[in-house]
Amino acid sequence: MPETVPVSQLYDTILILDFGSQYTHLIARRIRELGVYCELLACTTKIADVPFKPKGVILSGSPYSVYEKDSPHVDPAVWDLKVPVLGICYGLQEIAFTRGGRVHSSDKKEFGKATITISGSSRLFEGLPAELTVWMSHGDQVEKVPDGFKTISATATCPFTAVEKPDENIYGIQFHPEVTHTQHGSTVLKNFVAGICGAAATWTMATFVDKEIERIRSIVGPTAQVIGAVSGGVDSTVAARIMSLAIGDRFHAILVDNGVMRLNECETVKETLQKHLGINLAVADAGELFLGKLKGVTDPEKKRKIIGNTFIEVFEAEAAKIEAAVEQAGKGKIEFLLQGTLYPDVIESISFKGPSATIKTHHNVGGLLDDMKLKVIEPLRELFKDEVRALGSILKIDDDLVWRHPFPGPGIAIRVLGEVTPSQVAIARHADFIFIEEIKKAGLYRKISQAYAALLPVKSVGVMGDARTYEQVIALRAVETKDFMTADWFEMPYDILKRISTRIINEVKGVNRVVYDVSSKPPATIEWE
Ligand SMILES: Nc1ncnc2c1ncn2[C@@H]1O[C@H](COP(=O)(O)OP(=O)(O)OP(=O)(O)O)[C@@H](O)[C@H]1O
Ligand SMILES: O=c1[nH]c(=O)c2[nH+]cn([C@@H]3O[C@H](COP(=O)(O)O)[C@@H](O)[C@H]3O)c2[nH]1
Ligand SMILES: NC(=O)CC[C@H](N)C(=O)O
Ligand SMILES: [Mg+2]
Repeated sequence: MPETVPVSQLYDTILILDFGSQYTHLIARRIRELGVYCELLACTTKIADVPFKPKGVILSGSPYSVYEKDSPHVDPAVWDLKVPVLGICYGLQEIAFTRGGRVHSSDKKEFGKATITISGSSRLFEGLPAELTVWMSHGDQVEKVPDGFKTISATATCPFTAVEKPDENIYGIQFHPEVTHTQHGSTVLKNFVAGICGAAATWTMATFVDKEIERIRSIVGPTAQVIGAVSGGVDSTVAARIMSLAIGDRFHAILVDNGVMRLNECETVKETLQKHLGINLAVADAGELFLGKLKGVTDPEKKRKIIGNTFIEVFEAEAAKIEAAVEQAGKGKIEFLLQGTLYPDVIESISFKGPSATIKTHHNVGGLLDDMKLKVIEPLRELFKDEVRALGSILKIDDDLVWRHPFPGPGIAIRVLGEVTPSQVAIARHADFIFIEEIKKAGLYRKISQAYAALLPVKSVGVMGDARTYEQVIALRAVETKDFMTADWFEMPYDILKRISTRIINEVKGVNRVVYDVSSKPPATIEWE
């Protein structure tokens, strides 16, 4: 395989060393928003193993205390890089500790808002007022700064909230510039990455597209073929589009119709991907197979397992068909499997796990890799979801698709509580369709992170047209969330709820009652199963 250049070598890159703070990924988000590329690596990474020359280094916060026996420490080779270093919270304490200063556990802890007073004229605080409201989260304090360092800000209880050694471009701050509660936090980061490190703000999705297409071409080479599962969700669609731009019909997309997609979804996805985006797509019509296997099953975990396993079975059968056709036509072998992995998944797997780290994931196609012996290709691996959306727009993918709410792999099967039968799926689908249509009409779709209708396996009594009814209940769920790990229920205006409920009861046969879910996550989850 030809040598390929990692993204970090194509852009000025800031290296973030993660010591296990809950906020490290936010540092990366903020820097990317400034148009500067950055990558996060675990604090235990040896500088010699970093695959690029960073323009600057940021040391993150941490649940540890620097003076404890088993605390993580930065590779001292970081100082030989001779590039600017910024320590945030634990990062500041680490700079003090490793360069001859002193850090201790203070009886004056600071959690939440604090006011810092800036002294002198540091490049880090250029253009900022002399007083700033910042967000703090620390119990330890620097009590003596190393030689050659000077203090550039303090609070009433913490004398060293910011220090610098300008001749070596080393900076440390006790507060968190990456959280939105810190006033001018982005300016502080900008002063560091653009001003002090001199990193160019060239990281835009427009520049990424061409470089990524080139990169894919060099990875895949002139003849190899690539397969990939696409769902019609934004991640797999953007990944598929970029593949097809790079290698044309040597990319083979497979959409599995599992019988539990949204109303008309397979047709729409097929139309959009095949016709409008020119993606070489095969649809595996497996609805009956899935629903057959789900017959009589009511346990949510069993349903998920059956769907996951059947998905792999169908995908592999479809891939074998494509392989046979490719062989017959004398084309190159299928060597790669496309995956829509995003940067948060990567961060999750490489970040330094402090004592408090617990993260949840969902995988749909993980089981494919072991048997298939294909190399994985992940064009979105460096991107956050909003960057994927921006990329989608640049690739001329419809707004409707770019902003589509996420849809779980097991689909409506985990939204029909209890046994999944074709008639139950039809009811849930129809109600869901009305719900989403009305949210869109009301201009609320983009404000809501995810919305759907669930069909409950209970019946209640009602009266319609003077007659008694005994029918099922639809539960409407709409949530607002940034990362889907926690979520608030959406405060849906009453008039819209009224319209939706009337339409569902009037139009969906088998439903005589609609309820709205007012549970946040935690303690509930977004899906009902
Ligand atoms: N019905 C399906 N047919 C083919 N592949 C699927 C199907 N459902 C899920 N997948 C695969 O599982 C992957 C993960 O699904 P996931 O829902 O996390 O991402 P997505 O559908 O691409 O985007 P989104 O998060 O916006 O829904 C998809 O990228 C796709 O490769
Ligand atoms: O691709 C997926 N495969 C799954 O098995 C799966 N289960 C839940 N979800 C989606 O994950 C987010 C969080 O859902 P929960 O709060 O219900 O865990 C929400 O966005 C859910 O829709 C899944 N996505
Ligand atoms: N948020 C942090 O980085 C905290 C650092 C250290 N654990 C302290 O309490 O001071
Ligand atoms: Mg999806």
